[in-house]
Formats: sequence, C-alpha cells, structure tokens
Amino acid sequence: MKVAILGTGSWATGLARVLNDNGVDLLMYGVDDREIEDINVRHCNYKYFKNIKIEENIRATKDLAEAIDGADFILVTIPSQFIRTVLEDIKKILKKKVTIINAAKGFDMNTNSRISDTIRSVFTEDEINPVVSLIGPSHAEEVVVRMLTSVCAVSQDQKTAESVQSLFSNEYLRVYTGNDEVGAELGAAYKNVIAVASGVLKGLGYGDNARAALITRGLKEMVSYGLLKGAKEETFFGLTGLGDLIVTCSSVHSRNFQAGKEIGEADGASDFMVGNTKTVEGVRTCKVIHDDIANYPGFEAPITQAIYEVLYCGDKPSEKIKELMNRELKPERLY
Ligand SMILES: NC(=O)C1=CN([C@@H]2O[C@H](COP(=O)(O)OP(=O)(O)OC[C@H]3O[C@@H](n4cnc5c(N)ncnc54)[C@H](OP(=O)(O)O)[C@@H]3O)[C@@H](O)[C@H]2O)C=CC1
Ligand SMILES: O=C(CO)COP(=O)(O)O
Repeated sequence: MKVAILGTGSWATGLARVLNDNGVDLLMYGVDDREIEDINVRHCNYKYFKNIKIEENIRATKDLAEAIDGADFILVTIPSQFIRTVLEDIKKILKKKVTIINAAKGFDMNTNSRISDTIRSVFTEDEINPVVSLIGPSHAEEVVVRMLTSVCAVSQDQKTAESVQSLFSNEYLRVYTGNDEVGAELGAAYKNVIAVASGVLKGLGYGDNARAALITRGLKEMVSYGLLKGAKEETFFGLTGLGDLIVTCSSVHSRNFQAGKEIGEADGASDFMVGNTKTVEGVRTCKVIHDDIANYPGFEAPITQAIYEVLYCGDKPSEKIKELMNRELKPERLY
C-alpha cells in the first residue's frame, strides 16, 4: 500500500506521521526546496513545527511523477486554490486507478465548487475510485505530536470511506465514516469564516459569552446554507460541522482565528489583506459563500455578510458588531 501526499506543509506533515505510524509506505510531494530538504535531510519541518523531529522514512520529493508512481491513494493536503492545477498535472501522468482523498477545507479557485466535485471534474471514473474527504476537528500541531483526534472519512461510497478509515485510524486518531459529502464539505469550509469572526471578537476584546453566541449563531448559518445546497441537517452537528467549528473558533492554533484576531486588533482588514502569507482559507471561502448567497433572494447570513464587508469592503469590525447587535429583535429561530 502506497500513499502519495500532495504538499509538504503542516497538515501534510501531520498526516504523513499518522500514516508512517500505521506502517504505510508514503512519499510527500512539495514545491518548496527548504521544506523538502528539511524533511529528507534534517528530518523535521522547521517552518511549521519548530521543535519536532519526524521519522527518517518520511520522505519528500519535488518530482510529481515519482510521488504518485504506484500509489494506491493520493492525499490532497495543499490549500484549495492550488488543487485543480496539481490534479490536472497528475492526470497527465497517472498510470493506475487511484483513490483520491481530499483533506482540504475550501472551494475550487476557478469554479468555486467543492473539492470533491473538482476531483471528479478532472478525472474520469476509469481513472479514480470514489472520492473521499478526510475532514474534522484536527489541528496539525496536535496530530503531529500524536494528541487524541477524531475526524470523518466522508464518501458517497461506504466501502471506499471504510478503506480510508482503516488506513488512518490508530490509537490516537479515530476515524468515523460519513456519506453526506455536501454537508461535510460545506461545514468544514464554512467554519473557517466563523473562525475568522471568532478571532475578530477576540481582537476587539470580547470574551467567552460573545464566542459562545457566535458559535451557536454561526452553526445556524451553516445549517441554513447547507440545507439550501442539499446537505443533511444532522451532518452539521457532527465532527465536520459543530466539531470543527468549536476547535477552529477556540484554538490558538487556528490560522483563521489568528487572522481574525489581527483584524479585530487593528479594527480593519486592510493590513492583513495586503500582508498575509499564511493559509487562511476562510478569507476566500467567505467571498465564495457570500457571492453564492446572492443567488438565493431573502436568504440571510449576517455573520458571513459582516465578515465579507470587513474583508472586502474596508468596513470596521467595531461598526459591524454594533450593526449586528442593533438588528431588529426576534425569536431565536433555529432552522
Ligand atoms: N493545518 C491544519 O491543521 C489543517 C489544515 N487543513 C487543510 O489542509 C489544507 C492545507 O493546509 P495546510 O497544510 O495547513 O497549509 P500549509 O500552509 O501549512 O501548507 C501548504 C503546503 O502546500 C504547499 N503548496 C502550495 N502550492 C503547492 C502546489 N502547487 N503543489 C504542491 N504543494 C503546494 C505549500 O508550499 P509553500 O510552503 O512553498 O507555500 C505548503 O507546503 C487547507 O485546505 C487546510 O484548510 C485541514 C485540517 C487541518
Ligand atoms: O481546519 C483546521 C482544524 O480543523 C485548521 O484550522 P486553521 O486552518 O484555521 O488553522
């Protein structure tokens, strides 16, 4: 069994360690010489994990053909905006049928589609097995040091989901299966927008009460949007919905939360939007969801709308909070 891992970043490294612990043959594919050299020569990934040594048989290459050669699975652990291009490169050199596992949480850069749909649009049914998404509340910083974590292997095909479940499960990573691909992928993407909002609250100096309200009302937005898109309501109360929302809205590890905090502290997003180099999927996801909501007249997503106006219209977070709090009073309708 061989797994090709796309990416040499934090999540790629965390999951490489899981697979290595599980005795799986793997090869990482990266574009960054320094990261590849760190992994192969110094047996670490200094850019992401300063004090952590990784095993010597975790290896990386810049050669995509070498990485996917003989692979039974290809694990997608690069930010969503780069995924389509890399998949198109793979299609040109793929020699055997493979299962593609998506572990990214966002939308296609060109088409705004979910990543599973992107994968299916690039490959034919003869080239790939059913797609699986491996998603849930899982900061790489914890997985890489083997801290207890649970995620979900979500696929339209139960048997393929189970093959990914057994590939990754071990004593510190418990993998469930799920079949609501739409709900799981939308939840995992949408939570990043709410996590940015959570950071903004923190940056503005608000506390636990505000965060609890945000998570609850953010979940409401996620479910309502998901139902519009054909998701199952129950999925949003599982690991890929509420679970991921809690971890990303509350953890110092979250780059979406940290981005929001920086924006809240500055009471504006202009510096962040110009200077950010980290993977903060919530920024683009916010725009994708915001623009899509325009297709559903009367549908309201006040948190996403407020974050959109902060990120893309130059509005001040402090003013947005006032607007949100001063809206017309109403019953707490859930869905
Ligand atoms: N980090 C986490 O805890 C988790 C992340 N995720 C998701 O995983 C995805 C990846 O995020 P994450 O690992 O955190 O991101 P990182 O920023 O940590 O790493 C991204 C990696 O992808 C590399 N990369 C960029 N473009 C390409 C390309 N064209 N081909 C190959 N590699 C490329 C980057 O190289 P370079 O350094 O040169 O830019 C970097 O090594 C995101 O969708 C994220 O939401 C999901 C769960 C947990
Ligand atoms: O998806 C994640 C945890 O489940 C990672 O969150 P960040 O992308 O905000 O760091």
